[in-house]
Amino acid sequence: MEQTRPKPNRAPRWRQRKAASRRSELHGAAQLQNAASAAAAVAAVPSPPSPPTVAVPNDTLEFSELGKNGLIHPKLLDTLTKDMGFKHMTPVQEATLRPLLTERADILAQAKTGTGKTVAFLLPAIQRLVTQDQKPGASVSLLVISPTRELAIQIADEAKAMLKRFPQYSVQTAIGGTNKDTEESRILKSCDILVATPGRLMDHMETEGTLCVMGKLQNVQSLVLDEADRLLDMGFQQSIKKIIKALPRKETTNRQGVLFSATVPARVKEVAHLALSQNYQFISTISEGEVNTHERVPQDLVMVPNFSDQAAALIDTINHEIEKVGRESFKAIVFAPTAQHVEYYAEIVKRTFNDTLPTSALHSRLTQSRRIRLTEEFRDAKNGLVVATDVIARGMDFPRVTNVIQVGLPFDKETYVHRLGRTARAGADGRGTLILAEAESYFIEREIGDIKMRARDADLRAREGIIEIARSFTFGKSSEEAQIKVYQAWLGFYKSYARAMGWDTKRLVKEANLFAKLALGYPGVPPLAKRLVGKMGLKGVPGLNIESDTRSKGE
Ligand SMILES: Nc1ncnc2c1ncn2[C@@H]1O[C@H](COP(=O)(O)OP(=O)(O)OP(=O)(O)O)[C@@H](O)[C@H]1O
Repeated sequence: MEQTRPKPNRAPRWRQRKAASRRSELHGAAQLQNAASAAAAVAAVPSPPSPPTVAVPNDTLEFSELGKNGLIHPKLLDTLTKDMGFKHMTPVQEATLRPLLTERADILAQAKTGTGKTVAFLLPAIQRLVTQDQKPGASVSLLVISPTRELAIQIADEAKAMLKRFPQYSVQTAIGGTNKDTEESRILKSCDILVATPGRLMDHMETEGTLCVMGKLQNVQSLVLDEADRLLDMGFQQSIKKIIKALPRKETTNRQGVLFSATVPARVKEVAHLALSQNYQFISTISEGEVNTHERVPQDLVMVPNFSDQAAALIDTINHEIEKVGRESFKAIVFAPTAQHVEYYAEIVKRTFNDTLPTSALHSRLTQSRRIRLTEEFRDAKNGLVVATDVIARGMDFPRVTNVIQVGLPFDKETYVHRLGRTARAGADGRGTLILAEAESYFIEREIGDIKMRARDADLRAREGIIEIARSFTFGKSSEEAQIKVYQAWLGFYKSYARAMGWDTKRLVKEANLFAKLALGYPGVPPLAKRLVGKMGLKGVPGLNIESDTRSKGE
């Protein structure tokens, strides 16, 4: 069994108050009839962090009801109530647990971010595992597919916590960025629950022979697609299809299928049949007409004239938010479009705040071990800031995040909502800020026009200091190389949005060069390798500094 990370006190004790209530780096390459009442929102007053109880509406059923009816094993009930400190079910748990446990229904479930979907899908599958007549470790009973490695690890940790009183069962992960052979031998040795990312699972499936991971997947009783809409996005859809096709037929194993997400766009319903039976139930704890964003999460919109003003607006936003929550409690996630943007903003924040604000950069270009370490550090941190791409936009449960700040265009509305969902989780308070350049303003009207945002003007005086920092970047082999990489990443990212912003390629290059000068302090036009010019479809566009050598390696 993989080493279990000790579970941090995941949420403080909260005072409950009911109120009426109502989701890439990955994108760079690409939401149930209501059985319970709509989710109740709760405001929170933080106090000491243990025991780990979380505000959930107190008009939902208690987990003990499931125990009384013999629907869950007494040891599982003890784990939930005594070890994890849960008493009442969250609305999505109340709505889905009974059909999942009693009818073994196939379910497509939608509930707001941070409302306990993980326990909702793990509990029925674990109940099945611990009551089935099968040698522990012999074959995978629950297969969970997750869009990101970080989320897969988090789900596996939650499953391990739920199996605390059943040490004979093992939970394994199949994720990229780790040694495949070691991973395979761990799974082959003993695995009851496998949490996998689609790409790595496909890799394992392609390994021939009886002693392969596929051999362990011949008796899967429960299949869960978490963050289903993300998984079924371009790129992953084909993998998911192949994975499901490689499993024994659903009818022969009576496998239960569950799809969960905070956002369920039409395309998910179109492909739900891949994993679910024809007569699956659609359960939503978001009432009709509700906006799937925490209405109670105040969201600011900071619009700046130019792209080169965004970093200064970020610094101003951090200062503004620290003033509201206090430096000791300020714990924020800043989302940025590309890995290079992440490095850029992280260094600016670090140096502007002279390391008084613990800051890290998280994106998929880091080694997996570093990604895991940074994720765990941020989960346990009392305060600080992580600048990240969408690798942590979905599902990640970092306790006490007070702020989510998004700089630049989110991929779409779902991305905006899922990113925002990293704060105000399980009844806590939180705030959101979106920082856009005027050219990006179309996003507001076209994508998130129904979300209430408060416009705030930012003080952009930090600009000068930012240029100085950019001239002496430390994240590349040289500051010049770092500047060039950020420029190239900027160009590559905004190339995809040029049409939406009403730009032709000439204007795109002009704006990129302006960004290089005013945001990066680069003297002149940064070079762009010939092959990248072709790749970006910018051949013949005036204003580029094309170089034929291999000095600049692009995004
Ligand atoms: N019944 C419960 N009572 C109290 N806390 C709970 C309960 N169920 C889950 N939690 C806690 O609530 C937090 C959020 O849960 P979880 O991460 O499963 O949310 P989610 O709905 O999957 O969010 P996202 O949409 O972001 O993926 C976790 O810390 C979890 O341990």
